[in-house]
Amino acid sequence: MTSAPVLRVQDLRADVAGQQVVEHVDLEVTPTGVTALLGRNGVGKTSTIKAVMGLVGRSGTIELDGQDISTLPTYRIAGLGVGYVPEDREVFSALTVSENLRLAERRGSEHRYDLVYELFPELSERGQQAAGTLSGGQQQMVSLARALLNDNRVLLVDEPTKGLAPRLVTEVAHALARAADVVPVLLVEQNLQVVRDLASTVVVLTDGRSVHHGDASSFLSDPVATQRLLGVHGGKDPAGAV
Ligand SMILES: Nc1ncnc2c1ncn2[C@@H]1O[C@H](COP(=O)(O)OP(=O)(O)OP(=O)(O)O)[C@@H](O)[C@H]1O
Repeated sequence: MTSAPVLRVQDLRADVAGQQVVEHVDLEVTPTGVTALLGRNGVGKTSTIKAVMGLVGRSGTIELDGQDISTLPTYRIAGLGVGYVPEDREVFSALTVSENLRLAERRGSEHRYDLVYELFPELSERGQQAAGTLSGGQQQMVSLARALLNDNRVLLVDEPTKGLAPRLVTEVAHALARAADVVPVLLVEQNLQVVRDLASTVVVLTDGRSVHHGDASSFLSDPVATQRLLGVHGGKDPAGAV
């Protein structure tokens, strides 16, 4: 069994709105399970993910299964199997759930409707409903389902539980755990309980730089490190939120 990272990023720099918001990020996504990308608000987590997808100007090394993707346009990166679940979900409101899924089908990929409907039976029941009339949690499911539908090598998932009611947080976390059995996930997540439940490895950013990379449970059980890097006591925070 190989333990080579599926995604390897070195000395990543990225510009957003004319400012360098990612200054030096190194990270590796393990070939199985969930790698969490953590940090306080505004440290550059979303920009890091967008840089990997080629959605913002970037430099540095970005390798997918050892292949350099750092200069490829977004559609090529997606075509090579990098699935992206953006923070704001970006479902097509006027289209039905089924149409949203159909539009996500990538040519040349297997389409895993069985997996998607097993994970999210509600999406099958609501196939003919306009996506804009779904709740936030249901829209998140559509967004995740679109990425899971294709035979991706890795998923980049940005704050999937943000703004969701606790029951839906549990549901989305459960779906992510199942998804991570099929495809490795790089997860930006503020809810530390979700990170604790899902992630094997964490990468922590501060001011556009990666400053910690290591075992998730060791990091989260270190109150000094979590306080210094996230502003919370990871070990004991009752709400689990950063
Ligand atoms: N469109 C934009 N225009 C101007 N500044 C931006 C824009 N997008 C991001 N930034 C700035 O870039 C920096 C990094 O933002 P980014 O969203 O990557 O951080 P983040 O760690 O994901 O934050 P959060 O946890 O709040 O989502 C922040 O200072 C942010 O204000």
